[in-house]
Amino acid sequence: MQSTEPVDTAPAPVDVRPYDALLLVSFGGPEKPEDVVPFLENVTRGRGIPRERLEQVGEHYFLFGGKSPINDQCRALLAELRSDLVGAGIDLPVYWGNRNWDPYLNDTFEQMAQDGVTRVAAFATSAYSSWSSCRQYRENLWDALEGIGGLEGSPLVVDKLRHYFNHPGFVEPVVDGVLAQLADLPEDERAGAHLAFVTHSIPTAMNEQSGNPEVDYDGGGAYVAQHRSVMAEVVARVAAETGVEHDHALVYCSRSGAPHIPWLEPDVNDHLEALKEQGTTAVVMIPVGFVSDHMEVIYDLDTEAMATANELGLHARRSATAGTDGRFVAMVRDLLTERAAVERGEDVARASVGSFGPSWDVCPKGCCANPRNPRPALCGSDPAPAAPAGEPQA
Ligand SMILES: CC1=C(CCC(=O)O)c2cc3nc(cc4[nH]c(cc5[nH]c(cc1n2)c(C)c5CCC(=O)O)c(CCC(=O)O)c4C)C(CCC(=O)O)=C3C
Ligand SMILES: [Fe+2]
Repeated sequence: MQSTEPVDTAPAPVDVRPYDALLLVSFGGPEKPEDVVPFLENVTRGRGIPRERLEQVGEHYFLFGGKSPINDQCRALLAELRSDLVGAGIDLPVYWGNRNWDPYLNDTFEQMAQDGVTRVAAFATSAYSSWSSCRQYRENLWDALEGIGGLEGSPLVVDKLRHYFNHPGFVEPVVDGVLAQLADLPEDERAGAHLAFVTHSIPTAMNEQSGNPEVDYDGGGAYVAQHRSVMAEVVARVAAETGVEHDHALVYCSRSGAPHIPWLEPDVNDHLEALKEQGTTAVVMIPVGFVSDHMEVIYDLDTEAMATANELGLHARRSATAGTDGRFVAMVRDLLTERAAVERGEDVARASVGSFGPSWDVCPKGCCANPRNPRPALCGSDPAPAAPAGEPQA
């Protein structure tokens, strides 16, 4: 019988060998008020964050009932990922593990081991290079694998999917979000609107160590350079739609740490003041450093920076994060099938936009090092440490 069905209702099976699982790796966040302090202790263990800052950040969570939005966002992404894979004819279990809260990566690794998973592709909810945004994830993957007695001759192999800050599936939803907020501004202020690209501040030293140490990222680090590249791409794409090349800047939120340690600046609130002084009347804040509406977005931007803008009399809007946009969900599948082909030794097209080209699959030697506290990490080219982690080296 001749079929008249559209082809996309019966997708051909897609080859994801050698993978038998996909793993969503995220930061984790508290679910209820009693979780807040232990969560903060998990995050900041050994990091020397001043007590005062921790109390402040605790208050941000309490303002939202002690519940971070991040876990529900992961659940929503998981549901979309699962149905996207099924829709594409890919029969692959999808696991979820967090670095700092339940479901902990350690427990997820136990489950994967029990289920007989042998090779898993890991997708992190963090798009850029740096110790905080990449290597720390890899260190925690190491810890989790070690926790199930893995590592040397391990039956479970973990591959972290490449950075996607410059993948069209991440950038396109950001562009649409900016266009939507520009359209929402008063018409006479639209063309003059400033685009403030906001990301998480990190210590300037962490930025300088970020990325491949063999590459000169304009004298700085990959973290800032990658953000600048995304910003340039978004500004150009917005200009192509609106005919206006908007004034723009990369600014930062969520500074932490001791006051004497330099972190990336300017802070978004100081930036808004500077905009006001230079006569700007409208601004779109673009949380380009975040893949969904994390606490940093709903507190630092929607609550604190919006209040600053209101006080200054600036018309401010905040554009959407990628979240569960269909293009972002499909990007995860694209990264998975791309890497699977690479691991099978096949040639494959790798999507990317802007100046950088597709990122590496395996982090280079010394990538995003944290010289003050070197720790073993999975999914990179650094030699495994001679002694087990934590034991003094001879
Ligand atoms: C670059 C970066 C990202 C983006 C990449 C990525 O997404 O990974 C990110 C994400 C996140 N950070 C988060 C939460 C926190 N981060 C903290 C502390 C810190 N973050 C740092 C950097 C980053 N963080 C740094 C350099 C510190 C100082 C301590 C240290 O040097 O390690 C602290 C302690 C309090 C404080 O110090 O502010 C908290 C509670 C949450 C959950 C939010 C939610 O609940 O929705 C998310 C997604
Ligand atoms: Fe953070």
